[in-house]
Amino acid sequence: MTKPIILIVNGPNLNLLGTRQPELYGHETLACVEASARTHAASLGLEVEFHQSNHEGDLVDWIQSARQRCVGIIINAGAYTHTSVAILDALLAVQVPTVEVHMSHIHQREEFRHHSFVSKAAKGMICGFGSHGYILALDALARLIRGS
Ligand SMILES: O=C1C[C@@](O)(C(=O)O)C[C@@H](O)[C@@H]1O
Repeated sequence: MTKPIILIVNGPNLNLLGTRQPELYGHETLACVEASARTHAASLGLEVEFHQSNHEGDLVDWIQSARQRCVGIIINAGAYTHTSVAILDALLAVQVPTVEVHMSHIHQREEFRHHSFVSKAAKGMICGFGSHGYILALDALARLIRGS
């Protein structure tokens, strides 16, 4: 039997996890984050579709593809979080329950990182817990889905 799908979308520079500013983002690679997310999702009876791109339009396309196909979205839009009306509009259009994730604590960082367009469409936001944020987001979505 096919399991309900959670789309996990990662934005620019997250392909560099593991080597990129490890004091902020830790030493784990994106492949490790993906593997942990898949394992945890399976324990919740969910399947993960995991993507990363440095290009805004790719993120928009993946979000659009989730409509009537995925039961939830987890998104770390990277720097597009703070700039992209297109990603916000895509999330508003598909109406799929969404949890926003940031590895770092964006509210303790530069002022320009405090505003998130993604937050306007998300059920909630998890930041500051490093890669564990993806696991927390899966738990939050699993609970939301079961409740609905
Ligand atoms: O690329 C990123 C990563 C980030 O989304 C995070 O996961 O902490 C925070 C963003 O401000 C930044 O541009």
